[in-house]
Amino acid sequence: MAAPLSGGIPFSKGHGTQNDFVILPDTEAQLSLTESLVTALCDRQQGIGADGVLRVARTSALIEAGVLESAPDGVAATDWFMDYRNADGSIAEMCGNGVRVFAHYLCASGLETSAEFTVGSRAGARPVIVHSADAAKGEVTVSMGPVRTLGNSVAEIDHRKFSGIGIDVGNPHLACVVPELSVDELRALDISGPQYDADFFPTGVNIEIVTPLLDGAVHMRVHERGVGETRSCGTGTVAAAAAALADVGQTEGTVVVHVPGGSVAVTLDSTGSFLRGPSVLVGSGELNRLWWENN
Ligand SMILES: N[C@@H](CCC[C@H](N)C(=O)O)C(=O)O
Repeated sequence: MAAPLSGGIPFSKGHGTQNDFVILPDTEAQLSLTESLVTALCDRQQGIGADGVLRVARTSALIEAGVLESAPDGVAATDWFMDYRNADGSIAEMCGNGVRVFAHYLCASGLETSAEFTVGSRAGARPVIVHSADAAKGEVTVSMGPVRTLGNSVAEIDHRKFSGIGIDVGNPHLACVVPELSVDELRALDISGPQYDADFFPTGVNIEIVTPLLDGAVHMRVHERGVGETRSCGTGTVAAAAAALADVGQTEGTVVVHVPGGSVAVTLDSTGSFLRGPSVLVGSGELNRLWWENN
């Protein structure tokens, strides 16, 4: 039998409604996570393949390693911190599906023993409730914080103009609820190369195309900043729910958001926003240390 490779860098792979991540347990923040490494890891031919990377570390360790300047608002030095990177190596403030997978991973791996704790992100503290977490499946609610509307803007997609609401959920979104858009029409759109107003969104934007609210539910597709089209975006579902509610003159309520990779429930109330949905841990392994060093 072939001898197993050893001494590698441990990783896991997981997804939340098929928004997939390479998870790097690095509690003491010792890994040097460069842009080129993240790109290589996320590459579906040359690497593991994912929409993003979730480094699992303590906030204090990331500060000590110089990855964070200080703890973001509401985040304690002892909190777990989701150091999130997009597939193109860029850093984003928040990832809603990522927080669910991150919390599931912590519980399933035994790193966290409580079912309610706070996950730090660059957008601030994100308290979670882990409803269930076995080795493969989890169900998590994330307190997603305030939803700030930024005004109206327009995107051009598939030779059509889409009006939407700029929404800040810690990261920037343009959520476009399209009157009378059917699920089949949504499915047929080519959302690969959206144009947006770079003066309105100077740091880029995630763009959601959304069907109008019907029986408490919407369908959504998303083009993510730093990734491209993904099969789900948690922060995007919160923006989509807020825009769909605004479209019918409401600011609060629960909306089921169907995305190509599954469904989640988003609740908006006077205290903030909440995202409930599944998480899947696919497997774990070791990255070849030489491969890491060469990237
Ligand atoms: N998939 C994420 C969002 C990840 C960050 C985004 N691409 C950005 O650059 O803002 C989610 O589930 O929220």
